[in-house]
Amino acid sequence: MFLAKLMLLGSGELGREVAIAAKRLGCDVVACDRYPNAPAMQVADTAEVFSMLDGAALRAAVEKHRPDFIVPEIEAIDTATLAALESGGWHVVPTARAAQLTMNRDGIRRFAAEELGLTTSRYRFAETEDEALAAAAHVGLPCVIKPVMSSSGKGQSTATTPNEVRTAFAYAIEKMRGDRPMAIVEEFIGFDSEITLLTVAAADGILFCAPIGHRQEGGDYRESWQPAALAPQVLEDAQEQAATIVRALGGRGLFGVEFFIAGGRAIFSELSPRPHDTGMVTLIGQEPNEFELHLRAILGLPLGPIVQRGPSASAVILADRASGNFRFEGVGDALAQGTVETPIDLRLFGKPETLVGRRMGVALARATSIDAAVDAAKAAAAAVRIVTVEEK
Ligand SMILES: Nc1ncnc2c1ncn2[C@@H]1O[C@H](COP(=O)(O)OP(=O)(O)OP(=O)(O)O)[C@@H](O)[C@H]1O
Ligand SMILES: NCC(=O)N[C@@H]1O[C@H](COP(=O)([O-])[O-])[C@@H](O)[C@H]1O
Ligand SMILES: [Mg+2]
Repeated sequence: MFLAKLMLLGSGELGREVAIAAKRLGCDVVACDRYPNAPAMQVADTAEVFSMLDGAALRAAVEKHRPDFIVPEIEAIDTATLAALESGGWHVVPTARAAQLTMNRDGIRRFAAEELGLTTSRYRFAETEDEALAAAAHVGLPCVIKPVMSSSGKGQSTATTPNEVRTAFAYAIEKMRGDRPMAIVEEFIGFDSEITLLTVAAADGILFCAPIGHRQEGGDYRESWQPAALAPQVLEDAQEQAATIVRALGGRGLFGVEFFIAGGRAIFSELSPRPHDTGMVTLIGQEPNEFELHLRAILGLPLGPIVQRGPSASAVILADRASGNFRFEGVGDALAQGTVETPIDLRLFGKPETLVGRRMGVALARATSIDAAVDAAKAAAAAVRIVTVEEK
């Protein structure tokens, strides 16, 4: 009856779009996350609530539902269990090794720089304050310090003095996820721009989407746009590096490969072996979008041509307060900004709770130039407000 059964490990906004794509192709979807009614659960056939770091619960869910594909959606997963499941014949997307290497920054950075020879910033790892100071002396100041296990900029800061290195290291350890108190100390790259190169490993080979530019604040993205302007030789360099690492990781699926562009060079930063948040711009600017590409690659289907439909942008809608009882206002105002030249769309993720800075939605725009698309997406995002519903 179903084309295939997918189990999503993590059910946020990215998984929700994968689930929608999967439902459109007649798949059966089991959505898992640490809390009930997570975004992807609202569109899936079945949901399971457990921590993805709980290996026993993860194995139990897999054995209960017997999915054709186990699809990691977040980074923090018990990857030892994923590896054991893969050895037992279950299919992990793209591979358990890819999930294992990318969950920890030391894994993917060492693999990229030391095994594959990709261009990266200078870096060292530190487990103590003294090691952090020595690492900073090695890579130079200013430097960026991040927990090895974290995402969306959590626990990340930039240090310009040895004293700040101490504070930044303590902050990284305080905010880390998981059980490895280790930080990466990285050379600060004064980049000209940064991009995500969506790279798909599919039955018909390795294909690239048009590069996506993005602006980050506090380590989390605010706006993304596609296509990002890049000199042809820089794009070629990034594509070669992306193909090298995606091939080496193996398996099928879409990868978000992040680069800093500085002085005409593409400097590899990190990679997600799954759809990337900045790639939400493809929901308005590209066919198939990144979620559909991920799904087709997983299922072994041809990708067909990837068509970029012109200057497009996304801008995030963040909550400014913590609340379990809230509603959105201004959705009509945002959509009313759309015109024939500049279509506007929204995705409101349906997260049941807000937190300060939590991403609750995204505004999407297409226009006649990148600047116009970014401005339109920002204006639409700004029109949407999250208000607390007063208790009666
Ligand atoms: N070495 C660096 N030099 C300059 N800027 C940096 C450096 N490392 C990180 N940044 C900035 O911080 C952002 C987030 O860093 P990174 O991608 O490593 O973190 P993350 O927590 O994995 O984020 P996400 O999960 O959203 O991709 C980068 O996109 C970049 O803007
Ligand atoms: N950069 C990684 C990323 O964008 N991940 C996306 O955010 C969700 C968690 O959101 P939450 O923290 O608001 O629950 C994840 O489930 C995934 O969709
Ligand atoms: Mg990143």
